[in-house]
Amino acid sequence: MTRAKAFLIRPLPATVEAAIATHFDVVRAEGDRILSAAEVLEGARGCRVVFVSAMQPMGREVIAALQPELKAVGTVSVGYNHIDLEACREYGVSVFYSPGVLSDACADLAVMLVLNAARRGHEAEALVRSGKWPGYSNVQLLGIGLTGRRAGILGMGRIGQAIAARLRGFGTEIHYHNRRQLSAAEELGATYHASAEELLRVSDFLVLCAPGTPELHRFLNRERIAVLPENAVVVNVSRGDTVDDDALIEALKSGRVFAAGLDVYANEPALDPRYIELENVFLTPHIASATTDTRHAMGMLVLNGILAHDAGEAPENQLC
Ligand SMILES: O=CC(=O)O
Repeated sequence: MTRAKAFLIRPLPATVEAAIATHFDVVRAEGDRILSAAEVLEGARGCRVVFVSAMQPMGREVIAALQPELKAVGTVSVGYNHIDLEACREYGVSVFYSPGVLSDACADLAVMLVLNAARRGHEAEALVRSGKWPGYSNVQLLGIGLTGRRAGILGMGRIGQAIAARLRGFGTEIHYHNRRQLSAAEELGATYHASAEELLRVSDFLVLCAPGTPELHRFLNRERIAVLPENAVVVNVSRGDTVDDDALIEALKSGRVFAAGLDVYANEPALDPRYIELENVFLTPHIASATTDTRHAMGMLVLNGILAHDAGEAPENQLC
């Protein structure tokens, strides 16, 4: 019996690729990068399943052109803003994603960004490596402590809650804004703010971790930055376009914002080159979920969702 074909746009952990290969004939894209629509069409022609990752556009034309064979898209990511769900629904293509299993890894990274930005970890390391460290000083590389300060979490989903749980351990007060107030957040001792502006006013550490949606496009603009407390730290593990880069860069240059920690960028892998020149920004290359265990769990969750659906079940990680 001929087996269905699955197209892998990006390499996945070997354990996951091996598991996929027990169920499908695997077709792999060369390299490890975002593909153009034409490249997806070429690689995925005749495939029943396409595995994608965050940031890989799967638009209407691609979904339509892969008919009638394409039946499922599996995105090894918690974000799914890169997939046209409406088109998938229309063409009867099921979509699976990987929420939950990455929350702890993403929260760890968010805390790393807060700590590095607030305590100037990257500047400190660069100084030691430069060979120019003059020795201990009472006034060198002074940062901002976490204890007693307020974290403002925008988006209190699973990742936001995991960040809150960690920051509480530092003695940081937790505030959040979310579409709705959550009892799970109250249990974490977090204070709800009905409007994002109210949250900004108390955010010594603003942590953006809401899903990337059109409503949040350029959310952190000049007007909103003006509302932040003096010496605020901004952290973004959401999507790059949640931030108005011109506004944030201006605020980082002037010192209106003390520092930023960024894992995501508007035009990845390109980023605004002005960030690279700023010392008060800690930059990571979209690695929030990048641990061996997490990436294995993400890939397996997506594969198992597809298999469960094929077996007539309704897996929780099915988007449509
Ligand atoms: O950005 C990464 C993801 O959505 O999992």
